[in-house]
Amino acid sequence: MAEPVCERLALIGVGLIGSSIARAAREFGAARHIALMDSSPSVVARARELGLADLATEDHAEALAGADLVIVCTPVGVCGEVAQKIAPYLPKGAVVSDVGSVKGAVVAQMAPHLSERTRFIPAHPIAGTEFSGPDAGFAMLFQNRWCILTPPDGADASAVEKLMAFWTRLGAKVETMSVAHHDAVLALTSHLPHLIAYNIVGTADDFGDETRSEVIKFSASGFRDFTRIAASDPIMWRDIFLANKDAVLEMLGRFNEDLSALQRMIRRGDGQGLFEFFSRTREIRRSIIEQGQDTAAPDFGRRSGN
Ligand SMILES: NC(=O)c1ccc[n+]([C@@H]2O[C@H](COP(=O)([O-])OP(=O)(O)OC[C@H]3O[C@@H](n4cnc5c(N)ncnc54)[C@H](O)[C@@H]3O)[C@@H](O)[C@H]2O)c1
Ligand SMILES: O=C(O)C(=O)C[C@]1(C(=O)O)C=C[C@@H](O)C=C1
Repeated sequence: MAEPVCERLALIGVGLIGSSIARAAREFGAARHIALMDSSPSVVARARELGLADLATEDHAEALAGADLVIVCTPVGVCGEVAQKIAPYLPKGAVVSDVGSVKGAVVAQMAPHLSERTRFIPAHPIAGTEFSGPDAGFAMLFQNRWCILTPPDGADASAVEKLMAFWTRLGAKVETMSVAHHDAVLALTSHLPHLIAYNIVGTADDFGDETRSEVIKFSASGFRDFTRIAASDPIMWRDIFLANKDAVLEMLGRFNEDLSALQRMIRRGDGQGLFEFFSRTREIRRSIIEQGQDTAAPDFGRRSGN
């Protein structure tokens, strides 16, 4: 196997993403030593039981000792607090990164705590599931999925290269972009779809017991896909919507306009308009599949490497 990309990897937060990184780093030999830190004693105990890493601890200093790559994998809302806590223990020259689904707010929260001694390169793997916690992770999660890096202006090139090499080793395709562009794109491709799913499932739930039982009974349809997304972690998604408020509200405004246009076509019996609209959206689905981006199969690689 090729040489590890880093000597000592430290992961802060051992949920779906942190534990998947640990599993993948081990599976693909990306780190010589892996240390995990989580603030929850039960998560640390579970990480030990699962044998996810060389070390699992609640102690920042212990996890960060000698680390040359540190990745914060906690919910977005606590990233600033975590940066403040880890700062005193970060070895000089360490590359610090994160996996947060929002970049602007995370950078604003974390950067002030991270001194010149460390090199902060934010990142976001576009891969996940509706499950959380250390049991939910799997080594193949990042295979053929994008990981977006948002290096600040003047970022140390060797730090960016190291992080790129790390994610590439885990199976991801890496691209860089600005923080603002990331947050606008993800507001549309990830955050808005989650909001729509939460809303439609909530609407069905508001109808009461009879409809709820019919929903369960007949949900082998499009609605079922919404319920999967609407089962995503409430803390994670609360934090995402609060952190990417402006971009989400902008996309929601456009979405509402388009929805009103569809509503008008239905009311007016504009079959041609509806047909043209749906034909255009069908093309988007086709091009996603042509680019090999469709990973809809629910158990895609999940077991392998666990
Ligand atoms: N789940 C996804 O689909 C997905 C995909 C890409 C990126 N992300 C991002 O990854 C991050 C983690 O998401 P996840 O799905 O792994 O969440 P998760 O809920 O599975 O895990 C989060 C872990 O962080 C720990 N934690 C919370 N506060 C902490 C603190 N102050 N110090 C140390 N540990 C702390 C929790 O105990 C938990 O074990 C989030 O920022 C999310 O936006 C998630
Ligand atoms: O597949 C899913 O369940 C996801 O929600 C993954 C998903 C996404 O929206 O694509 C969710 C949030 C992340 O920041 C990245 C990936």
